[in-house]
Amino acid sequence: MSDILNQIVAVKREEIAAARKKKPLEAMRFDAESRVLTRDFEGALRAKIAAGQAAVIAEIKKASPSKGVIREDFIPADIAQSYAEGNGQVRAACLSVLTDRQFFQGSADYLKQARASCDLPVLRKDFMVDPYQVYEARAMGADCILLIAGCLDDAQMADLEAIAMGMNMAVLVEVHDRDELHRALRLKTPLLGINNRNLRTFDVTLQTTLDMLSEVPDDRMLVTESGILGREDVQTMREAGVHAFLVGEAFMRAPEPGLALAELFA
Ligand SMILES: O=P(O)(O)OC[C@@H](O)[C@@H](O)c1c[nH]c2ccccc12
Repeated sequence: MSDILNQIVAVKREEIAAARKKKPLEAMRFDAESRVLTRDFEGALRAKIAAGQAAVIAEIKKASPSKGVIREDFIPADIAQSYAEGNGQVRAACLSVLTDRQFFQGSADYLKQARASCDLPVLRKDFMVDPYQVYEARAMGADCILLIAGCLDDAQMADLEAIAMGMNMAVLVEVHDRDELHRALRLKTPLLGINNRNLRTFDVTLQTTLDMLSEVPDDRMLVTESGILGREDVQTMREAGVHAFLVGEAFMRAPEPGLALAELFA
């Protein structure tokens, strides 16, 4: 049986074909390009780091293929507000909202609701394989897209990046091994995510970030992704010089996600 990443990508291609029948590419592109204002995703991360704080991309995720339902009481607008508020002093820099329905129980509506309820820049967390999805991301209000190197070739990555940047969106490119890292470094975007979770096996180890750290040039902003659960994880990363984090589960399991964020990054 093929692995989960391949399965997800196969479903994406079907979803895109169906979506294009409802709204053709040109119409989606028009909607995307009619939205002029993006929130500065990269700037929000840099501002936190410049202030000596961790830059946290706080995720809104109901479920995942590896964990099933993570949070029952799931109201994206409330969660977004909680993240934006933190404990007053420590709060999120940006949001990440899962929009994949089939595997993560996400939706475009969740992204819209989350973004409308606060002023944080928002990443559309999905599996991008086609320009259509980049226009769709902007049309739904996203300020940043994720490109997963593991499901894209070099030409696709460059193409999707160019479309996003053409609409003033930020691009977070995600890698899991050295080969992907070196491919990702050919892109223009400074935002480089190292996913500690292997999307094919679901194994998680923070060692993934630590092992590749020395190969990330200074002009990139490294974001460590997944598996950050405790304060010792944060400390390990910050001591290693990693100051940007993408965290989901640890917050989603807490009654008040923004307070959990403030505690984890206090
Ligand atoms: O819930 P965690 O372990 O804190 O992880 C968050 C985020 O990194 C994870 O959801 C993620 C990282 N890359 C992805 C790609 C697709 C879907 C999900 C992800």
